Amino acid sequence: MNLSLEFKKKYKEILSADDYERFIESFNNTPVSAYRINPLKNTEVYLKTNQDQPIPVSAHGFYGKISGKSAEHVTGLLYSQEPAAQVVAQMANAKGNLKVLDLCAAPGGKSTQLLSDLNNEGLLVSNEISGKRSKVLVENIERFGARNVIVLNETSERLAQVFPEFFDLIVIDAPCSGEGMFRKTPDAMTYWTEDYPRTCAILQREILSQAMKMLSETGILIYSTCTWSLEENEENVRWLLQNYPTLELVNLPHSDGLSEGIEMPEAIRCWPFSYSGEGQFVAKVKNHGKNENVDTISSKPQKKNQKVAFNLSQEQMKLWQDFANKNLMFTYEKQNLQVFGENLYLLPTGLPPLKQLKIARNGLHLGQFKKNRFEPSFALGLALKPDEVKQSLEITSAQFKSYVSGATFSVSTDKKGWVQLLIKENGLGFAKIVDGVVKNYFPKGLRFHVD
Ligand SMILES: C[S@@+](CC[C@H](N)C(=O)[O-])C[C@H]1O[C@@H](n2cnc3c(N)ncnc32)[C@H](O)[C@@H]1O
Repeated sequence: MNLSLEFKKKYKEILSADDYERFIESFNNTPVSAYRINPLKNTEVYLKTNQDQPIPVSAHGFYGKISGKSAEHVTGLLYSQEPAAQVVAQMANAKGNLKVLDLCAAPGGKSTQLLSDLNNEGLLVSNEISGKRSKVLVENIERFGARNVIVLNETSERLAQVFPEFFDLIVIDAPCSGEGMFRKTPDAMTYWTEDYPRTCAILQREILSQAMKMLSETGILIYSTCTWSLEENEENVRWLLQNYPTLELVNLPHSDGLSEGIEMPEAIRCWPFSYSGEGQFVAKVKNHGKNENVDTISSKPQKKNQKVAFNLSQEQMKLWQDFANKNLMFTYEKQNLQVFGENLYLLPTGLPPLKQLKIARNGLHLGQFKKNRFEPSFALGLALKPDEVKQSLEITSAQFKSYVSGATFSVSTDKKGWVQLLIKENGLGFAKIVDGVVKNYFPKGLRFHVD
């Protein structure tokens, strides 16, 4: 791999002679592939035959490659993510009824991992500034099947207006110079210059300042990058601690090849010569009180305990209830239902009104009101477990291949109407059976051919 002289010089100064040599050599090795299994889905069938090695520092991680066309990927059972990236959300330890913000979230690696740990409790606000990338984020979150997440497409400044001191946990997986991705995505090298890390560090400090406005008085903030530069990592963390004296650096574990930060033993560095993965930096800070350096938010702060108003018409409520009674084993709390246009969503609890914000996914999409009927969404059929629906149908691999390409297929069953399709006991959306034919409801934009 052709690394620039400036890049090599930089790391020759930082690393010991031995480590430097191993560092440069590591660029000739193949990038390490890995994935995580989604504990919100049925994992039993997969784990029975899985031979892949677990990643010691990641609760749901395994080494190995998965195909984007596999049933496991399409049903959201597996998420492809290299091993160093899995360290970030693992260190967040997101358990219980927390309000969590993933500020730079697309394509969704950290958000989906946070959702695994939240286990459908609490709230995740998953935000991505780029409109295009936020669409991919929505797809990945939808596949994951969690119910306690909304996706926003916003700047951190605008978020800070709506969520002052709101979050118990904020993850900032910051845009960075991407040095840790050189091996996996060599294109990242083409826009690297000696000054690039410094430029990125300025943007990262702006993002951190906005995040600090949203961190609760006892909140935790995880700061990570996929680069090795000091400017973007330890120097930024030191700047944060100096400017916000109520923050305290938390000691992170350093087992299984995870290294300490440079003159910052509490932080984690993933070096490819020591940890089996790409590059990553992670630091964790805890807040202890009100920070005077958090600027006053210019617009009116949200009133506490403001609730989103219930907005379904009587007719819509009836259509949804009819569908739920006929097809589901339960129904959702009325106050969490929200209608936008013709679409019905299940909003997570505990959110302030989001009127000013660009919403990419307003909670779990339940379906659409059509003339005198309710049609369930693909997302709902992905999210539900088989024991939550009245009718399901396990399909074969051959039927899976034909269904994802948009085809219909015949089945010998006396089931009719809406059924949740299952492959290896995980949902592949709802489909309608009419006269023994499974009609195709796989979204047009997601269809593909499997050889
Ligand atoms: C390292 S990537 C995030 C990867 C993601 N956390 C994951 O695990 O899949 C950084 C993200 O920050 C976003 N970003 C770029 N500029 C930003 C800004 N000024 N404020 C917030 N996010 C920004 C990028 O669009 C990108 O999606």
